[in-house]
Amino acid sequence: MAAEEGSLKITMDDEDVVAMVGSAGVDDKEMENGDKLVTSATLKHARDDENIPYWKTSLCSYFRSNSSKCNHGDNCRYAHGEEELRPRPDNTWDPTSERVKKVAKIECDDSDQPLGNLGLSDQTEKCLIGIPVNWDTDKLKDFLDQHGILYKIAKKKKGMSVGFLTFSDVHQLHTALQDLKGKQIGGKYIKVADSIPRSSTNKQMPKSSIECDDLGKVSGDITDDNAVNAEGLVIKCRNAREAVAPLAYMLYNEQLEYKKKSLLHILKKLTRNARKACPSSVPYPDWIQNAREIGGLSCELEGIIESPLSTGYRNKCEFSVGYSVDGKRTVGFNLGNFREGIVAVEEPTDCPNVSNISCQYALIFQDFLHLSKLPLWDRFNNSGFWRQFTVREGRNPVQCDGGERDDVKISEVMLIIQICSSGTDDDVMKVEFERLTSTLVEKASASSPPLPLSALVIQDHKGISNAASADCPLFPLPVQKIGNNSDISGSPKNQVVTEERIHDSICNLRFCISPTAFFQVNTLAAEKLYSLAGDWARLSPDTLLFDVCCGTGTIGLTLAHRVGMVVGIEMNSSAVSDAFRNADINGITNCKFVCSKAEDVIESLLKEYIVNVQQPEIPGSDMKNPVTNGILDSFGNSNTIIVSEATKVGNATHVSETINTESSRQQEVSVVCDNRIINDSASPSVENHDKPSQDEKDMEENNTSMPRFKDVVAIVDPPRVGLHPKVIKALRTNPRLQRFVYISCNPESLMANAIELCTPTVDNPQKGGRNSRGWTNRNISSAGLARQRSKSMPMSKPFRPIKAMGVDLFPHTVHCEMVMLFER
Ligand SMILES: C[S@@+](CC[C@H](N)C(=O)[O-])C[C@H]1O[C@@H](n2cnc3c(N)ncnc32)[C@H](O)[C@@H]1O
Repeated sequence: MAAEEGSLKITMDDEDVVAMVGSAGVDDKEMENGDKLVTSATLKHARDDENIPYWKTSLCSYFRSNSSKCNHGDNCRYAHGEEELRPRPDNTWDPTSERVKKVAKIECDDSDQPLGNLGLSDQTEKCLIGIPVNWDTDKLKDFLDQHGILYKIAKKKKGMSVGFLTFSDVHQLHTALQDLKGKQIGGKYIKVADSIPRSSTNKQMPKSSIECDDLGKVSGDITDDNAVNAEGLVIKCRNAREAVAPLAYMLYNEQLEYKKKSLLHILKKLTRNARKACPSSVPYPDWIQNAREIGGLSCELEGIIESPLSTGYRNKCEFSVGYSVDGKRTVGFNLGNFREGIVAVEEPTDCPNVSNISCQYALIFQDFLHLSKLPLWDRFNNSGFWRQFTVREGRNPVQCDGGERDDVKISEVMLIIQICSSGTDDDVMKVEFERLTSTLVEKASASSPPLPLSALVIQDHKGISNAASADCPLFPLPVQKIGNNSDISGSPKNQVVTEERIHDSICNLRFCISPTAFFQVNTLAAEKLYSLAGDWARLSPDTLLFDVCCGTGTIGLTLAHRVGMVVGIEMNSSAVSDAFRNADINGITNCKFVCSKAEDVIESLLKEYIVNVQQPEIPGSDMKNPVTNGILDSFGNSNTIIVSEATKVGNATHVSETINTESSRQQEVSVVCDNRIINDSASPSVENHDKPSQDEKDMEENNTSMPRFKDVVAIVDPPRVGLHPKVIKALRTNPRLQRFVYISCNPESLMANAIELCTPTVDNPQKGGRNSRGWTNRNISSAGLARQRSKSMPMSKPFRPIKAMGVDLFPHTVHCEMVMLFER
């Protein structure tokens, strides 16, 4: 249920104490930072500000379920018996009289951040309100006065005013909120929407590791509306199914409709924000002017492509390891958010997105843990041994024999067991790993049919959060190979092997996947995604394709046969190694991969390749294969740059291979790019955007003898956070790039990036511009930040959103991929 402008939704949470102390603008990362007093963003504020008189302690989840003390002992940070509002020293607040139970959030129409958060106590009916400091509190006061709402603005500090509103009863709160509906304060329309303690929408979702699609990093912007029942009451996830498949209660068609609405909402939001970002001295671009004709959308949404498989589609499941509500060692999914004190884990029963094989392995590992003497990871004390269990599956190429596509066979499985070796004796670990290996192998082969097992990898992670970095140490354990089908390595069955990778098939190509490399979790839906992106990119043999954030090379490699050449950019070195291998395995020779953060190299690479790139190697020629020449850096430093290229210059073959480290990056990139790097100081002007810029003329003059690709296209597929501003700037200011396709697993960040890509620039940027407001960066939304950034974008022709499409890679969850074509 996305909040409609002007609509009213009141959230009541009868289960959790919610102390709203003005949480707008809290950075999630702040909470992650080794913060052992795990609470909520609101509490973070409370600790920061000595003048806030209390903090909140939630009920221990174990206690809640069992009515007895948990096994965390005295170290448990959570309350046993009653949730508490603990007083700060020297305060006048009476903690025992306050229970804040009902909350709502007030939003301003042009901001994603709440204008204020309201929390209502169940005993005194006092309400707390947090107001961003730059907002005119006097106007709010006037408004509240008019409506007979009692309040007291208590504090104005650190970007936040904290106040207390007093209602005589719940009815008065409801009436006040109704009155707020659709009203203007300070020239801004306000809206009241669902809220739970966090103002940041991406913490409102039930978070579970199954949603970790990008190297374990999770965030989401679509409110988990399944957590809100028909009366608008927030309910907690009560089982694993609700935690990882919150839309499973809907028919699949209804899920698609729900996702379509979210995407339409994003397209409208883009129009609104881009309109505000437009400098007042230039007319609105056509696409904004025409938006009214299509219901305010920035472009048409062509539809949503459904997933070929809607059950058991996930090829990767990250299971939590912890205690069930009954106190049993369990491998499954967290029932809620750790920040809210929920640590109970439940078996993956009845989770339609989880595959059978993953469930079976989770159970096998769970049985193993029941007999293990080593402790499970304790997130309260940050100690323990067993942390997480990941199952990754690979399929054989799909047999198109007319049968159902879900008949595809899983031929390879990699199990990744995350541990923390700190404080555990090496010999003890050795014995435990031997027992682990033999248990997994025996039980997998005793299953009917036997479960494939190709690779078993230990990840030794000593950090606090479960999300390990890509360079976290990995140790493959030897396993006796089992499985129905021979794998790509051709290893005979029953042979003991030590594998570090598995293989999957996509668009009839084989892909090698390292433990930490990203691979789309829904392989069959990813095929649809890639071919849509290829179609929209209008590829041809004359196309030079940039695959930005290329992972294991899937997009570029699956489209390589349709283009002249592919240049992939990816920061995870294991994924880049995989990409080289994948080109090799599939005999593809027109792809090059660069291992670096895109923001560090994109500008140089665009200029370098657009000017200099040669027609690719003709199969059968004597040119060296870029893959076999590639320097493969397994598990190397993620900042390493690997460039391997084989190009023909005139009649000569030029092969360069470079490995760069962080410290030498810029210099070495220059070496790779040689003297062909173009000085980037001059930016094309808006007036000249249809004519070749000086840059372009220089390029042409310097390179007249070189054959070039007529067409340059990018397909970008960034992580949830979206593209780095430098990447946006590079795409926008390179005049040769006239179109690109954006694939996004987080439409909110796509929307924010699109604001910068599509807003006109002016020669002499104005400070402020239309509807500017003086948000500090701390409180600003991603859209607001993008609007600000767009003001300093160098003069360049803006892109236009042409069309958008949803691709449902994640049935039963609120997530959806969004694909958008931009042109200029
Ligand atoms: C959503 S995945 C897409 C991967 C690939 N296109 C695919 O479909 O399998 C995003 C990828 O971007 C990579 N990545 C994240 N931040 C990056 C950055 N700053 N520069 C380059 N790659 C990045 C991640 O390692 C991940 O492989």
